[in-house]
Amino acid sequence: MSAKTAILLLQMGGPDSLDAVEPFLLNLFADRDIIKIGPAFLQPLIARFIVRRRAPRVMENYRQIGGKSPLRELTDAQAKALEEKLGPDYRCFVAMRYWHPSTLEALAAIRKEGISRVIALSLYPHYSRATTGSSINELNKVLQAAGVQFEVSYIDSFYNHPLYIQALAEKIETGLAGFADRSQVELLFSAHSLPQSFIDDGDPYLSHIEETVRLVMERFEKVSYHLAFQSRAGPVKWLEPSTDEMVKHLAAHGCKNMLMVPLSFVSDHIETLHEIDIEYGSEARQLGITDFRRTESLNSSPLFIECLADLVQQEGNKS
Ligand SMILES: C=CC1=C(C)c2cc3[nH]c(cc4nc(cc5[nH]c(cc1n2)c(C)c5CCC(=O)O)C(CCC(=O)O)=C4C)c(C)c3C=C
Ligand SMILES: [Fe+2]
Ligand SMILES: [Fe+2]
Repeated sequence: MSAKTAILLLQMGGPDSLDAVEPFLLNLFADRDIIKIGPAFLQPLIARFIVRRRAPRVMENYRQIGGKSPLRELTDAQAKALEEKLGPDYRCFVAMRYWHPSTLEALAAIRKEGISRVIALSLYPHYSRATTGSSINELNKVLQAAGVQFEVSYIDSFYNHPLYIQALAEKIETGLAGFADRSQVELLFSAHSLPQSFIDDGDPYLSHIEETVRLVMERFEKVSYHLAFQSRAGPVKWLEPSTDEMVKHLAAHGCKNMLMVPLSFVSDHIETLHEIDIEYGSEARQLGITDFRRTESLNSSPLFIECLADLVQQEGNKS
């Protein structure tokens, strides 16, 4: 057995080709942690029906951003940077919830290296049952089924970690510096939406998001800011206001300069590269927002990698 510790980075995953879009969506819509559709035994069937209708539009979106999700490469780069930062006592692995490498594939790779201690580190800063909760459930299911003895601990959120806040603030500062007059900029935080029913059932996601925004904005003076929610994916009540409505509202009130700040995901993916850059960008310009920009995603920002390393070291010091 190796004395090293494995860091298992939990992420959603995304299709790595246009052919992968349908099976990726099927995995997602079959997961009752993220969406419950009908009784459990019918969900795979209903998921198939939903995906058949949704896939052509989603495939076109992926085609427009280069034919695949960049999440695999970006997460691998984060894993590599984190491993370098942590040094020889640690090895980093990636487990994607709805695509490859799957949780099973990641655990097999850890076992092959003879490592028995695992720290599962969610790459979603804000805890939700739909995201981190689902990845941890999947990890526990696979661990049980495999019958292998790993010593596992979990880092399930970091929405208020000072280095995460600093990394976001750094991207905002860079974004603001691109405008001619920063006092004329509306900052719009755009978090991934979630059905309101999750919050009503006690999910801390919304309060985590609000705390991140509060802590980031403590670092800025005289900047006007707003919070809205993007990427709803079904006919129930989702968190409000939607990013779309907020862009319209701010444009109607004369906003000409907007800096959109994606929250909830730390890497570029379909919702930054397509939904924000292409969809909201063109809508904003049509509505008279002449200078529309987005902050860079954290990806492998040195401050963000430092944040992940600190989370791991704090967890390591507990045992
Ligand atoms: C079905 C309901 C969905 C909920 C609830 C949801 C919550 C949620 N998602 C993210 C982050 C990501 N979502 C991504 C893709 C994606 N999400 C949904 C649906 C729900 N998400 C779908 C159907 C898809 C696929 C794309 C599409 O069909 O529109 C991704 C990965 C994208 C990629 O680059 O491939 C991420 C990341 C969060 C943070 C969240 C709630 C907190
Ligand atoms: Fe989404
Ligand atoms: Fe999503």
